[in-house]
Amino acid sequence: MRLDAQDLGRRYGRQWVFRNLSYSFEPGSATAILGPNGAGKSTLLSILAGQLLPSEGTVRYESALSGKPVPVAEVPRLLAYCAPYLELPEDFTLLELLAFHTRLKPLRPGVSIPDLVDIMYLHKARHQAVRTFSSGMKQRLKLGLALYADTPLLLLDEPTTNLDAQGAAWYLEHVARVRESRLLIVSSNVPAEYGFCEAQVRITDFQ
Ligand SMILES: Nc1ncnc2c1ncn2[C@@H]1O[C@H](COP(=O)(O)OP(=O)(O)OP(=O)(O)O)[C@@H](O)[C@H]1O
Repeated sequence: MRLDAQDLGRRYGRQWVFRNLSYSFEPGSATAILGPNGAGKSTLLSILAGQLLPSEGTVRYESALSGKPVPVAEVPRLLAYCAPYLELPEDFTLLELLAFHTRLKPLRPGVSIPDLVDIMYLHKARHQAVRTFSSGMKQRLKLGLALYADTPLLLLDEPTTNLDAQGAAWYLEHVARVRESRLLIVSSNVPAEYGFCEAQVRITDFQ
């Protein structure tokens, strides 16, 4: 997947969050979106995900395989997105949620639901309702679902939110395992969670 942002701007009321943001996200690349609290990182990620309309400018998606444009209606199927404001259906047990979710968004080839439970080290909680999970367990679940989804586009908003040191190391290990040949965008202001990204976009350059 290639993603091309052209002259993007977003405002709420009269207040512009950013303007004139143009950037090409190349297939297989990892890019960090950087900026302090309130700079507009989540707003930009939501626009790139096709979930929020820009106030001006365009986002174009292109298949890396065929070189053909991808209609925005196709993007949800090709996208894995992990963000603090995206909620899980918490009344499900872990195994129920994984069965439901993977029907809509299959896992990478060779990874089964039991494999993913082990990867997320949530085996003991497999019959537990997700609403009873700790915040770190929920974050490992959200990340596990995104990292191990079989999608060419992976967007991670503040990925180590609520993770302890072991969880943060787990995130780095698994993002390294799954990022090959995907377009990865990480929004962050924590250097440890985007250190592997070879490119950076500073939102404050567009304000
Ligand atoms: N729905 C909304 N209505 C009005 N203003 C909004 C809305 N969503 C975001 N904003 C404003 O847009 C600006 C950017 O918010 P955003 O959440 O994108 O920043 P961020 O860089 O992700 O912040 P953080 O690091 O704190 O998560 C903020 O000033 C915020 O108040």
